[in-house]
Amino acid sequence: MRISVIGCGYLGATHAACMAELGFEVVGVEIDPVKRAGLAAGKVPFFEPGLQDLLAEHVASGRLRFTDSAQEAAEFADVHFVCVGTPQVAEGLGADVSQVDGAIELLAPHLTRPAVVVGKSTVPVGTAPRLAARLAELAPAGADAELVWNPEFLREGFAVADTLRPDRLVLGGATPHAEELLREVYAAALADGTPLLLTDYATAELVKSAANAFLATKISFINAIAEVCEVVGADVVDLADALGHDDRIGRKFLNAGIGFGGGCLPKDIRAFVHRAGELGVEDAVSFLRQVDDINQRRREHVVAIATAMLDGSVSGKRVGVWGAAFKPDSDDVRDSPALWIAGQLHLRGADVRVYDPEAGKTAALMFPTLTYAANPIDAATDADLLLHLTEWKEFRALDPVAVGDVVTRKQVLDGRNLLDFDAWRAAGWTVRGLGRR
Ligand SMILES: NC(=O)c1ccc[n+]([C@@H]2O[C@H](COP(=O)([O-])OP(=O)(O)OC[C@H]3O[C@@H](n4cnc5c(N)ncnc54)[C@H](O)[C@@H]3O)[C@@H](O)[C@H]2O)c1
Ligand SMILES: O=c1ccn([C@@H]2O[C@H](COP(=O)(O)OP(=O)(O)O[C@H]3O[C@H](CO)[C@@H](O)[C@H](O)[C@H]3O)[C@@H](O)[C@H]2O)c(=O)[nH]1
Repeated sequence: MRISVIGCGYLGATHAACMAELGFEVVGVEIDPVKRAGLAAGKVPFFEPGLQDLLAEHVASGRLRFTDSAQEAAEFADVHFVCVGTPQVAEGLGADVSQVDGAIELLAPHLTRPAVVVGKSTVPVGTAPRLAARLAELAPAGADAELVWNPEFLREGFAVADTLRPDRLVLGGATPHAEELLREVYAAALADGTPLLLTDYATAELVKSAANAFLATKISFINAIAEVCEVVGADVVDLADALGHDDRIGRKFLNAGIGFGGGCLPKDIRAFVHRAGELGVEDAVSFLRQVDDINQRRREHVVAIATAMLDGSVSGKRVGVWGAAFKPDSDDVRDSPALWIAGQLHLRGADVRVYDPEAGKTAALMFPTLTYAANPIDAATDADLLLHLTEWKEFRALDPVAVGDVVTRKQVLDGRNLLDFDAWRAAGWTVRGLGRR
């Protein structure tokens, strides 16, 4: 079976390389010429553990190649995965699905042989039936083209493992023929016991929106509790551990801190609320606005605590920042709380030095006026305050005594509640967490 992947960003590049790893011949379609040239040369244009080796191996073997031509993909493949972006249109608005529409418009007229088109992008509910109708309209007479909705649940930082061994597969609107082809594509995961759920378009689209809404809600829930903990001197980490022992709740996604960011959770909950509004059921999900607000408050809260730790004014103070990516093991800074906080302190007059093991370059593109350090010690040097904002393992391995030797004032604000508070305090540091004693 031959596969095409349309849109080779975080999702598509990973999917394409993983499909090649599974033994399929794959063509990736990417319209961004710089990205495409890099991919064609075997270079992943972003940081994702394990992906670089996989991509390079399969580009070198010829099993994976890249093009800008949807026609080439249409002529080559039996299954086409649509992995293009669905960014937020603008503040307060829903998802921009023009890339998804564009992908169908470019592919469909060239489908001269039976093909299954598989939507993986995250879309507002109701998009798939519209695309299916457009596909039927544009595909030449005789071409037997079907659309399946197969939302993707991979996490950045674990993208390869999540693609090769997903915890579930959801297929919306699959005919028996499309199901058979996709069972072949996902044979390895299915043999490993991955559950396959067959449903309609709307349910498949909604599973994705609901999953991200639930994850965002869980994080904002614990962050709201963290605010209460702070007022009464309770410890949110102990509290989350205790909650997590209840199997009905679970410990995952109960890490209080500076809140969620990235290219998915923030935009997806906003798009969901917006779509619910269009459908006349906004009230049903309006709590997600509060989830979003709680999340935004975290960032502002950190700026306020940092200001208090700097005696009421950040102006002219040196602040060392560890972390810029929205999460560790990624160089993605889309809607990154770490970079937002660093940026705010800078805009208020602080001399901010940021270090991130992988996201320095992407951060500098988005926020060029910040100063970027070459390593964590460089970022901490002469600091009046140190902020731990993205929980890379490398930061937790640093010796607080050695870091203490380079700063001006030994005070640290741990936005991820993950440093060893006892060890840092024993080294003479004033340590603040978020909702932690
Ligand atoms: N990033 C993730 O971890 C992740 C996980 C699950 C789902 N998703 C969803 O997957 C989709 C893609 O997300 P992403 O983070 O990879 O976005 P991205 O912006 O990194 O990648 C999208 C890519 O599609 C390309 N593209 C756009 N139109 C095209 C066309 N007509 N032909 C070929 N290429 C085209 C763009 O140039 C870009 O490289 C979104 O809907 C997102 O919500 C993302
Ligand atoms: O307890 C927690 C867990 C996560 N986060 C933050 O939440 C954000 C998102 O983290 P995560 O969900 O791990 O990363 P993503 O790669 O954005 O993955 C989410 O978004 C993807 C795109 O839709 C989905 O495919 C995934 O299933 C979903 O987890 C990051 O800023 C994390 O720092 C917390 O603050 N506390």
